[in-house]
Amino acid sequence: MGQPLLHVDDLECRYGATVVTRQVNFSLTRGDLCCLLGPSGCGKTTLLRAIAGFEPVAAGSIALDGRVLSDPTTLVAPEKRQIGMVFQDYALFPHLSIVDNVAFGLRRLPGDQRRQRVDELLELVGLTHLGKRYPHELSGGQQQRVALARALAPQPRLLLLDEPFSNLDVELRRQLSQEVRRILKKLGISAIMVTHDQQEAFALADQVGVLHGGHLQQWDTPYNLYHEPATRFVANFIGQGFFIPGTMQDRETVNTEIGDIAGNRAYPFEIGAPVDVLLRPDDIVLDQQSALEARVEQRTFTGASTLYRLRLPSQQVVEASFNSHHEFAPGESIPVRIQADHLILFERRMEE
Ligand SMILES: Nc1ncnc2c1ncn2[C@@H]1O[C@H](COP(=O)(O)OP(=O)(O)OP(=O)(O)O)[C@@H](O)[C@H]1O
Repeated sequence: MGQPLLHVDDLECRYGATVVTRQVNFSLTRGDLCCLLGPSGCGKTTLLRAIAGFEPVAAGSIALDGRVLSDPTTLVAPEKRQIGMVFQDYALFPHLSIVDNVAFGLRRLPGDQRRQRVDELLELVGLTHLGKRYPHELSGGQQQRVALARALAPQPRLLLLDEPFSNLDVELRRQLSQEVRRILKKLGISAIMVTHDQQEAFALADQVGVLHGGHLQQWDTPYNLYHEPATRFVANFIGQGFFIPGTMQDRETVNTEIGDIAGNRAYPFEIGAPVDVLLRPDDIVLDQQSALEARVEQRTFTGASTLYRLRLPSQQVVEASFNSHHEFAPGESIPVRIQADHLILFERRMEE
């Protein structure tokens, strides 16, 4: 544990003359689970397919356990990489029972060892009682568990999951992401999952890589992606938030239309420089002592909390999340204060 397993170095993938991913760099630590997250068309699947060996690389390299599997002159065949895959559509063999589906990659093992391994895997994914059924007799969630057991059977060095839960409903998706995390952690298997669903990524992954337009914008923990977004794109894509304009008063304080906000570090901007200040819904708190009044424009009850869209006196719109025991009606004015433990500032400029 703790050693790098996979190195992706300055990777570029192309379809014909079109560059789809460029200068992608990351390392996966042995035993870690990571997600590639990004909007449709950003190159996630291409990157995953390149790691699996289904796509050649135009520049850079992919190495597993120190051995180069792909570079512009090398392409180790997918079946020689010891990499397992789980696909969005489960891709089970319809004419084989669940037991035979899981046993498919174990043909070289003697019969009794094969049976024992299949039993272990079915127990691991909680499907021991369904081994004799056929794929069409299972629910989507159960089929995806079979696909996971089948991919794990040959003991891959790395598991790749391509939008594995996207055919399932939201509740099952979250539940299965956590279950898959538990199973992979128990086995110490490293995995990379591709998804465009942030909640799914956060439920499964130790590290998340956010891709945009073929560029890896940030490779970080879910906590840091939310609290310390490295780019404006990541700030917008992860969680909710609004930007308000500000001016640097000193290296740590920004002056805005709603007052001076103290940051939690020295920022790399000149005094007087125009910046945009990221305000998350949890950066705005209720404070009866505050002179800052915000008008409620809209509210969305989400259960434990309620999300309010607020208009500040400067006419800036922000969103705030308050415990749902408080209830404010649209049109009401409420006293608020900015309490940003991680104040994120970006140089003011046009959207990326
Ligand atoms: N076989 C192909 N030939 C040409 N262009 C392709 C091919 N496959 C994908 N592309 C293009 O490459 C870009 C990245 O596609 P990719 O499937 O990697 O994105 P993605 O992030 O996985 O998207 P999604 O979430 O929609 O699956 C897209 O612009 C897509 O149109």
